[in-house]
Amino acid sequence: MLKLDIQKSFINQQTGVSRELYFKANIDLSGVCVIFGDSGAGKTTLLRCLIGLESCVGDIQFKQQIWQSEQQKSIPTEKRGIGVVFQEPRLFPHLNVQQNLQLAVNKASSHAFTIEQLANKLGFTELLTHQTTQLSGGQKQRVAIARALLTDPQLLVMDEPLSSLDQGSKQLLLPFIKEVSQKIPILYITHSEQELFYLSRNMLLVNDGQIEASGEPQQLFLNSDLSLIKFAHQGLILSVDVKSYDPEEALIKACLDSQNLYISAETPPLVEKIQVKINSRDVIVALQPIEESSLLNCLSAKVVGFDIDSQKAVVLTLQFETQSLYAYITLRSFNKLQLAVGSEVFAHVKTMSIVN
Ligand SMILES: Nc1ncnc2c1ncn2[C@@H]1O[C@H](COP(=O)(O)OP(=O)(O)OP(=O)(O)O)[C@@H](O)[C@H]1O
Repeated sequence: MLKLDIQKSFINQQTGVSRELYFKANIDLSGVCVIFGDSGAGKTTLLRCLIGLESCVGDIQFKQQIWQSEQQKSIPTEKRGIGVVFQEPRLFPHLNVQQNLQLAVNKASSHAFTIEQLANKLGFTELLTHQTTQLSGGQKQRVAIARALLTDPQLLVMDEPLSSLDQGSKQLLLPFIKEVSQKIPILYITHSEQELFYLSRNMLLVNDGQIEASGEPQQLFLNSDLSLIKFAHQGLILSVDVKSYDPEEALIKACLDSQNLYISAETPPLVEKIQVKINSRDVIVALQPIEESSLLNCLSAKVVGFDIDSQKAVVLTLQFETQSLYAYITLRSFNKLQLAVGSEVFAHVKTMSIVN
């Protein structure tokens, strides 16, 4: 468990206006805990305070270790046993890859990984003798992740580590990060919903300099009392079970709760449970199944809530057995169909994208 109760204030030098941030949470340290929130919400400040790179007032306790308290002087960053990966890799430009990594090995008292193991796993063995200035952004970030792990951390902290990387690097690194999280707890900042849902069952929602909520991402995305709702209303990620794959038609047949769902995919899925994102605007709502159309997916659902937005559009919350979906329709359609909480409808899904 990571317990924190800290305050940080910044004074804007130009305007003299102060900005107060206050973070209080008990964070479960199993797997990945994703820190999610709008730009400027305070995510990086929270991590920097935890690491000890930013001074703050209050208490921080990691497992049985007091990192900072009112009574006790703050433990310096290097004594906290934290591996850190930032958005930019921050490698030493005058050293080659092997030498950069060796510095981390020299600092660690024990070694859960070797340079060779990580280089092999992250696919940069042939780059060990290269200067870091010759590497691409994705290659540098793989080295930076290996470097953080070679310090033998008890906690890994990652601040948007994949945000500037190409899709190929993300596909290599995401499963690796998930695998690492089974051994080392990870705090992970991201703006990407895909990364959030792929990596974690546990998220901290940071809003306006505070921790607004914590818990299971799907639950938080459905909570209309949270600031996240503006974002969530654009679409939700659902978990589905893969039943089969038809290479002729490039279609996955999957199950959403007990209903069939067809998903276009060029290659067969590698896992039995996948997550798909369904944008609210790609859902067509009808009182009866639409026959003889190109729509492949027709799901029976119940309206369990609705919000009318400032543009006079309606976001319906549609409930299946255990999961929910948002559908964005016009107020005219809402009135025409005489929808209300409790209405039984058919949700026709035009397109969806696979998250993992
Ligand atoms: N050194 C600083 N001096 C003054 N204000 C700061 C400083 N660092 C951060 N802030 C302010 O603290 C608030 C939180 O910033 P922070 O970088 O933690 O947000 P964030 O959620 O990480 O944003 P982003 O997702 O854009 O990186 C912002 O209002 C920011 O302007």
